[in-house]
Parts: sequence; C-alpha cells; structure tokens
Amino acid sequence: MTDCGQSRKLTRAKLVVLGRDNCGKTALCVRFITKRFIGEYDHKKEVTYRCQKIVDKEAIDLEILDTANKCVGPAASSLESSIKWGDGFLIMYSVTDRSSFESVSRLKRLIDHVKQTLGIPTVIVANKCDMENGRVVRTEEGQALASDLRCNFYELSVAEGTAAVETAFNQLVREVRMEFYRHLLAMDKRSRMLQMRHALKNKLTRSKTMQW
Ligand SMILES: Nc1nc2c(ncn2[C@@H]2O[C@H](COP(=O)(O)OP(=O)(O)OP(=O)(O)O)[C@@H](O)[C@H]2O)c(=O)[nH]1
Repeated sequence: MTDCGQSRKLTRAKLVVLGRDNCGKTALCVRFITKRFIGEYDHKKEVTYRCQKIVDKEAIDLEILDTANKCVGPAASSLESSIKWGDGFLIMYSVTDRSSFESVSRLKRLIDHVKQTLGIPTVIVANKCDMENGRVVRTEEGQALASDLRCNFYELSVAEGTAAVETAFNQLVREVRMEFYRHLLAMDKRSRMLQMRHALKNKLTRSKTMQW
C-alpha cells in the first residue's frame, strides 16, 4: 500500500488501467487528467501519468499506469509486475467489442492471483456507449458481471464527457483509501496484540522470579 505520510492519511496512490487494445484506455486517462478527448493516440506504449486530484475534499497525488494490452505471451509477466505495482485497478472494455468484455474476468482473476487476496480495489468501466449502433454488449451483461466480481460498474462514453470518467476514478480512489484504512487498523491491532503479549510475558517472568 502506498504512502501515508505522518498524518496517517493516504497522500499518494497508484492506479492501473487495464483492458483489451482499442477499448479506450488512453482516451480515458487523458480525459481524466486534461478533461479533453483526443481522437488518436500512440498505441503499444505503456505510459504513467501523474496528477493531483481532490477527491471528497482531500488532495491525493495519483500515478496512473495506462497499460499496453499484453494479456498473453511473454509480455504477460510485465502485466503481472504492473499489477504488483498498483494499489487500485480500473478494468475497461468497449461495448462494441465482445472480446474486450470477455477479457474482464480474466484480468480480475489475474489481479486476485497476483495480489493473493480478495477485495482489491477494482472498478469496471464499459466504454463507447455513444456507439449504440455498434453495441454488442448489453448494459445488463456488464452489470451482472461486475456484480459477480463484486466491483462497482460504470457505463460511459469517454468521447462524450468528463463527469462519468471522474465518477469512476473518484470511486476507485475512495476504495483505495478504504483499503488503506483497513490496512492501518489491522496494523494497529497487531501492534496492540504484540504489546499485550510482551507485557504479559514480562509479568510472568517477574512473578516466576519472585517465586524463586
Ligand atoms: N466513439 C468512441 N470512440 C472512442 C471512445 N473512447 C475511445 N475511442 C476511440 O477508440 C480508439 C481507441 O482508443 P485508445 O484510447 O487508443 O484505446 P486503448 O485502449 O488505449 O488502445 P491500445 O493503446 O491499443 O491499448 C481511438 O480511436 C479513440 O478515439 C468513446 O467513448 N467513443
């Protein structure tokens, strides 16, 4: 889990955007950071963006990794290292591409496998809902899948606006924060237990010494 600073607040988080090629990952990142939609991007390249955002009135420094599609083949190990690196995940598909929808479960399983725990902050985003004529994945299918995978779900069009994109990213940041606080609580509990064990051990040693 990333940095907390001294205030025990999460000040930085690393987010990873995953999904099949051409589903709109770069468009989504650029939209979130610049509020603009730029038609064409350099494919294949993996890019990390840095920005500061205010989510629920608290500032947070974000690093957002826009992955290149590499679910199969030798590059898959590099996908695993991207997953190890991340605190939160946005899995994207396009409603116009069924194979991108089908890759969502695979990616979620990979995240769970690499992180070796369930409940990793993850949201699912269905993109290109402006292309109603080319739609091959129904909204209800996306909702059902997200509910099976216990993830929040957003259907949107990166081309059409910024608000929905911000909503999805903000929810992911919220989930990363919640996970961070859960982690802090667990650490506190563990350290209290260790202190109690230590105190008890000292007490036992003292009473044994007195018996002698
Ligand atoms: N109509 C429509 N087109 C979109 C939308 N989002 C992205 N696109 C287009 O979809 C194409 C792919 O977008 P990218 O952002 O490059 O997709 P990507 O997932 O980063 O692709 P790779 O780099 O190949 O992994 C581009 O031509 C975008 O302009 C959308 O919401 N609606």
